Amino acid sequence: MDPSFYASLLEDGGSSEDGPSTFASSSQSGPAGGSQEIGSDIKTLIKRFYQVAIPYWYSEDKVQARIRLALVFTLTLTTTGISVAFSFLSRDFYNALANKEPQKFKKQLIYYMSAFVAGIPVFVIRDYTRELLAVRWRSWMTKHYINCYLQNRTFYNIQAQSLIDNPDQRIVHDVTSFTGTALAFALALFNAAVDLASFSGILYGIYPPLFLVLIAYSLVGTILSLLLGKGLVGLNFIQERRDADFRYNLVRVRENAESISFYGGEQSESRLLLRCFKQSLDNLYKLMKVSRNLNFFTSGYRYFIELLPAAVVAPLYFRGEIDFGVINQSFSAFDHILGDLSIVVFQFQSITAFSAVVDRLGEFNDVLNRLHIAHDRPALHSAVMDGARPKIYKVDITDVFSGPENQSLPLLAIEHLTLFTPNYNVTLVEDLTFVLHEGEHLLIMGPSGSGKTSLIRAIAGLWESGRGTIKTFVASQREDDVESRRVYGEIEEEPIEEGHARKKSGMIFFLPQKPYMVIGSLRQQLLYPTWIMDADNDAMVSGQVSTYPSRPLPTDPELVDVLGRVRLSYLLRGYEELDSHREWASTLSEGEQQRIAFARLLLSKPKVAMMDESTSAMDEDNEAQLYREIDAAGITYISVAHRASLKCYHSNVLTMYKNKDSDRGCRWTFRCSSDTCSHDSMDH
Ligand SMILES: Nc1ncnc2c1ncn2[C@@H]1O[C@H](COP(=O)(O)OP(=O)(O)OP(=O)(O)O)[C@@H](O)[C@H]1O
Repeated sequence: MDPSFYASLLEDGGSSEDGPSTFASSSQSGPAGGSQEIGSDIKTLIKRFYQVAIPYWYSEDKVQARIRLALVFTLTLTTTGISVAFSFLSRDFYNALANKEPQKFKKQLIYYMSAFVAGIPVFVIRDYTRELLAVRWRSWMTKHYINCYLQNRTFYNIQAQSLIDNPDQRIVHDVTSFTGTALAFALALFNAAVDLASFSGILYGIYPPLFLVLIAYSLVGTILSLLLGKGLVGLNFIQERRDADFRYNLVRVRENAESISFYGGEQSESRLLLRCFKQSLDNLYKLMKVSRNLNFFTSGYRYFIELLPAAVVAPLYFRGEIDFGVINQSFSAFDHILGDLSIVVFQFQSITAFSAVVDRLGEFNDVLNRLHIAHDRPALHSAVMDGARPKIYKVDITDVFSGPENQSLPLLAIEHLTLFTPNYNVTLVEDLTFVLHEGEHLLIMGPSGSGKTSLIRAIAGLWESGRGTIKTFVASQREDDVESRRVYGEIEEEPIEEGHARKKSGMIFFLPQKPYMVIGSLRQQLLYPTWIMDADNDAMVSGQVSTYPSRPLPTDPELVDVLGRVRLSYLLRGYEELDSHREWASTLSEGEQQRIAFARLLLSKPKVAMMDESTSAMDEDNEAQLYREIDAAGITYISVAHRASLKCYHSNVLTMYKNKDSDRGCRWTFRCSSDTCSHDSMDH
């Protein structure tokens, strides 16, 4: 991702062209501080509605979707026809009553009741079919957004760069609300149009001026309600966000229950939650006020005109120009047309709530698209992607190491890497170059905040804010031919853009600073992320991070064995089986969770392991055991750590020094861990 991308997000927040948007951290405490604080203008809303709504109707489900939509529209048309038929049946029914014709009255009553029995199910089926379609649409959109959100580490970038607030609420609540309401509105509009066409003829036929007055009345009403309820769009938008923030803060308390209890932070959390709730309530009060004012108008608007048809049509009846039933029919036609023409007035609050949903989903959509475009743009790794490939590597490596040429296989090369924080505010590392060969274990040390984890992030492809090249090498065909691996130049080397390296080769396995436990059984903990649970059944299958070469699914004895090697066999004793479920994240100690991470590493057997303070919570004895195990497994590892005692497990040390006087990148040195190979050092 380049600086211009970030700047473009800062400029418009992925939102409207003219609406103010704040990407600076907001007062809200949602999962991301960014995103706009008010709703967008009408042009942006329409554009966003189109962008969010259209893809489904061109998706792989388009045939079903369109057939079902056509069915819903047909049923809607049928229900309008039934309403018109009812209006005529009702006219004849009341005429028979007024004319005291018992025979005719009985006949009309039977017709009327039969029409009810035949007609009502059509209304029910129409609603059911519409809801089914909404669920289908929702399910497609949910899958689509989840895929986009989890693709190319979009979820990570959104969080790390505070691009938008509460993406989870957008995927769950906003998608549900969008699909249901969009369909309901589309049908309401269609219904109103057909209804208007059907009943206009009737009312116009009874008394044309009444029809014209009604049109003028609805037009003025619509304009006034737009003016009175103008603020509702923005207020609904803010309400959505504040409610989501409040929910998110409650989830944070649940997730950090133990830490909060240790700190005794209940009071602080309670104040924070109540503050969040108050912000939501404050906005709700404003929203209620505007709604109340609008309601005064809407109610007056509806009832003021109620008696008009009677006042206008009654004299015609008294003069004998129309039958009694026609009065009733004119009431019904008037009511229908009023509803059709006043759809904006009567539905104004729902429309504004829907606008907020469209706006938030559209904003999410924009950010997802921009992140995907940015991902496809080569940045940090462009030299690898564009340059002539294998030939240059030997030269580079000899340049870096002026000492005796290392004959072992290179696994990772970093060339002239300058790394920034994602917002490009701070330079973390400047012009870093080193090569890691097979069997050379590297320890990265340095003061807190100097950029050690950030370097790992860059190698993992999480951060792309920088210059330089990161190369990973895969000896793809001669994995087992030890002799040929020694002969440099005969190896088939394949530099890969790192972002894809893990997916393609699985040669690098990352152990993050914070242990992560998945929800599931002990087996799932151990197999993650190389093997994952199949979505359709309970079988374990290869995950996205497949190892190179791909490894068969470990057997139960292998899982038991690996637990022994990381000294966690006692977990099985207490829980009998590998398939026992437990709240692993809150019941295992941090050191135990770190050992589970090593068990995953040993099962995956990658070529390289990158471990970020991954033994920080362990005693030295366990730490030594784990380093022995991964060394014996033939894994080349890079560790980030503070403890000097770890030097003995590594052949090289990269030390970062934070520049005191400026925000310029770290100074760094690269040495053999025994500190004897001074020729390998580079000072900046
Ligand atoms: N998403 C981010 N946006 C902006 N700055 C960030 C971000 N993540 C980290 N930083 C900053 O980058 C600097 C380097 O962070 P990093 O985590 O790499 O440090 P570290 O050397 O691993 O520290 P420690 O030893 O404490 O783990 C820190 O000053 C940190 O505040």
